[in-house]
Amino acid sequence: MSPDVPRGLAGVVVTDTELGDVRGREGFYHYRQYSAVELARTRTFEDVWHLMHHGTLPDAAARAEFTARTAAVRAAPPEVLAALPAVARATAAAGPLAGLRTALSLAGAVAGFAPLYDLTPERRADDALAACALVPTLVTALHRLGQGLEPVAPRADLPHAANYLYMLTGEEPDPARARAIEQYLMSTIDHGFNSSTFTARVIASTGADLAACLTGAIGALSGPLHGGAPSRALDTLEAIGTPDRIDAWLRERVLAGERLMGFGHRVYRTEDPRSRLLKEVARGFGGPLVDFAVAVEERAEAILAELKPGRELHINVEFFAGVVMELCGLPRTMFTPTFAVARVVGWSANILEQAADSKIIRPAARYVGPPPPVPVPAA
Ligand SMILES: CC(=O)SCCNC(=O)CCNC(=O)[C@H](O)C(C)(C)COP(=O)(O)OP(=O)(O)OC[C@H]1O[C@@H](n2cnc3c(N)ncnc32)[C@H](O)[C@@H]1OP(=O)(O)O
Ligand SMILES: O=C([O-])CC(=O)C(=O)O
Repeated sequence: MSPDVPRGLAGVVVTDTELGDVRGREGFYHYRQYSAVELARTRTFEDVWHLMHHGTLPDAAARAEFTARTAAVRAAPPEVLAALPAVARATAAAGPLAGLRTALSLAGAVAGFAPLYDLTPERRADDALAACALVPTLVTALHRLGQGLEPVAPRADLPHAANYLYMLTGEEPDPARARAIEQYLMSTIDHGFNSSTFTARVIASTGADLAACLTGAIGALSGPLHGGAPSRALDTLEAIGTPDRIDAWLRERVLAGERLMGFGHRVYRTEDPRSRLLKEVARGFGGPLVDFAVAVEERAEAILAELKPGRELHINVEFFAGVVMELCGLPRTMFTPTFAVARVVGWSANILEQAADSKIIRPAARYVGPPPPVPVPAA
């Protein structure tokens, strides 16, 4: 018997949202009423954060006020800072994203995040702002501790993206790199009902606290089929090695039934619009890695069309996201944590929207095991 809905809930509309959407056939996505790519080209991370959490793009006064408010809550609470070395040690093999899951959960408890069910909309929004401001501090501290370095305290005078790079390296970033990372972050804040956002909303629908929702979302993001892909896309480029090996390498993998990381998408039937933007950003830096990535992209698209006809597989955000992050000097273990730095803003906007609706998300599964009730064997 087949389920009543498509596998993987493909195309199933499960709620209304004012936050944005993805149009797969047009290769277009938007945050509220604005093209997300246009926002990423023209605005700041704080502007888009304000748009997602408060519904409007800020004017100059609102921007200054919001930026100051976010910068004021970047520091990790002392209890969390004290625990981070142990978290970094325990998650050394799994990396900073696994560390973030633990540290954010702890930070929520320390900050006293109460169940969303019990909070006013204003208190929920305060918790959301605090969590979004804190995530870059936690992931950079975890990364540095993992490298045997001391965490770098946030600077309130730097914009969100520049401060993120500053906390990672301890040096004020080159403006071109800071802008490239800011554009990457803006372009990945939200993306319809992707798996991690859906996860966050399911947890929010139970009335659990914000840290619980975000911890679940981070878990969903970590998978290689979702946010875990960009470092693997870079690994692919490295494994291919030289232009003469591109075709044979890609063909062999696809024929063996493997997935090419950074290609294919549940919704897009075109090139991912974020890929176009990030390819442009990468080309702004130029160099052999970018040329090689462009060559691999072209061949991968052609080989997927030939070997997987009718599946309409194209490049997704992760491929050039990996290239841009590599060009900006981010270590590969920080690629998915950097995605989380962006997406926490989208997750929390979704959590706030979900928390305003009191209906618990609880679907059904068709039972297909042996017909019950079978008598329980004696122990
Ligand atoms: C931020 C993000 O989350 S973007 C996505 C990041 N993930 C990746 O880049 C991982 C690689 N891509 C994939 O695994 C998939 O394309 C997903 C998970 C993104 C989307 O999956 P779905 O929409 O469920 O597509 P599904 O898995 O049904 O694939 C359809 C067909 O295309 C094939 N296919 C899908 N993606 C790829 C790929 N990257 N390489 C090779 N074949 C692929 C599948 O094997 C399947 O082939 P079949 O019909 O012969 O069985
Ligand atoms: O929309 C999706 O399914 C995955 C994706 O691209 C994202 O979360 O950014």
